[in-house]
Amino acid sequence: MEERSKFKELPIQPQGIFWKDDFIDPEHEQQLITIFQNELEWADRPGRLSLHYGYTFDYKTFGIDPDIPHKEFPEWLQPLIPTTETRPPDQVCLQYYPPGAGIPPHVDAHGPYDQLYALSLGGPAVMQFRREEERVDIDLTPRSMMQMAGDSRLHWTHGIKKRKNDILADGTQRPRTNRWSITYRWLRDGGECECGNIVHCDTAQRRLGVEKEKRSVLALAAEASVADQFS
Ligand SMILES: O=C(O)CCC(=O)C(=O)O
Ligand SMILES: [Fe+2]
Repeated sequence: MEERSKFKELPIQPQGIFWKDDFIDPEHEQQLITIFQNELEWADRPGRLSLHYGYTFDYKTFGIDPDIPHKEFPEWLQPLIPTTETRPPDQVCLQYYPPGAGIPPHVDAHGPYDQLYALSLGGPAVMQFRREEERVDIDLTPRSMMQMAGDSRLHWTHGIKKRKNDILADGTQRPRTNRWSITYRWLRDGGECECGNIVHCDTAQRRLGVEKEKRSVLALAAEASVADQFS
């Protein structure tokens, strides 16, 4: 059992990023990359690619797809499951980022999901957290496990820029290389998100009567500071 105390909260804004270096060792990482590159079937298209285990992530509702049956975790995934929650995750997503791929700034939906973790493998990449005008870069180093809780989960967006080089804090450019991440999501079991953030919380937006289709538009609008009109 991975102890909760092995995760350390980063002493930064946003609050709520819990971090563990060396979740696995480099040999284990190499074995996984060999499996990812040789044994898994990836779509044949450029950009970020995803494979799903457990329930399947639904890109229309940002919850789980009720029409796709639960898939058991493959053997290689089992030792990579965080054991710091009371049960295994419901949705696991393996993503491949070739150099130049990214993920747009977003908040993982509050309505369907509660806890959220991400394991980084292969090349490092910089993730940017944003809240209004604030920007905080976090280097996602290989083999690190990150839990996004608290403000980092609910009130800041996170994303990875689509670029072939990251610019580090000291100004140096670091080329991106192949990166994989595994994200773990736990469905909310009972109760709703009560954070009340009308810009980023799909539950708060639903209660306000904002139509489903307009909810992500509201988050985009916030970046342009026009969310006030909904408050
Ligand atoms: O690739 C990562 O580390 C994070 C991906 C992410 O934010 C997501 O899948 O929601
Ligand atoms: Fe995310």
